[in-house]
Amino acid sequence: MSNITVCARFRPLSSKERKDNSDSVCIRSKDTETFIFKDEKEEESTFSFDRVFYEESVQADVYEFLALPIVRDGFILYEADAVMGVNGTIITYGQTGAGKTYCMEGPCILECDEQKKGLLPRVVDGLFECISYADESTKYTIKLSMVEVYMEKVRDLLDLTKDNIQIKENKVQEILLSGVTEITVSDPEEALQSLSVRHKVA
Ligand SMILES: Nc1ncnc2c1ncn2[C@@H]1O[C@H](COP(=O)(O)OP(=O)(O)OP(=O)(O)O)[C@@H](O)[C@H]1O
Repeated sequence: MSNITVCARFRPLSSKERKDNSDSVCIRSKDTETFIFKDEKEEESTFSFDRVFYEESVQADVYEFLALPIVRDGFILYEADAVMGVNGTIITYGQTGAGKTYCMEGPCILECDEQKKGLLPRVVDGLFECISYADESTKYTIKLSMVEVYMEKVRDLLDLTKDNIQIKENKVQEILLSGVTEITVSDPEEALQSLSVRHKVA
């Protein structure tokens, strides 16, 4: 099985798009992995992904398929219960207004509608839930950093004076952001509070 999962998600038309009649839906579902796209010349092309989330899909579907395996892989236990954390990355890609922020955050990060909350708050809850099941003798530290990559430059969103963070690799081939701010968080609320601060500084 591949280490990379690629999905497509379609959002519903907005009320403005519906009202203006300016946009029409040009895809048709074939199944949960394949859709058919009809271009302006009415020619059809078929596209397949690991999973296609159609407009009726909900945030929990996306989390369970895409993010939950990554959260769990971070907590794989092996001999002597040492944690063999596997690094994970989730990337959203798409044109402006496609729904990237909605998928990642939902309508907001703090005190969000339970059904609409996005990947970020769900991953945070998932991580702390995994920890709560762990052996009591195991101690965890969770640290949070937040950066923006823009025009080839990495900027620390938790300390805007650090506007050119260097990406480095250490001897054990871990990728590091040199000097990036790390906040230690002890529960989901604290983590989400810190993540939402980014909106005030960015
Ligand atoms: N799956 C969805 N269900 C309902 N509404 C959605 C969905 N996806 C996106 N939207 C809505 O569509 C609008 C645009 O989405 P969003 O802001 O997430 O786009 P974006 O890709 O982050 O855009 P930009 O690149 O401009 O920041 C928002 O009003 C959002 O609430």
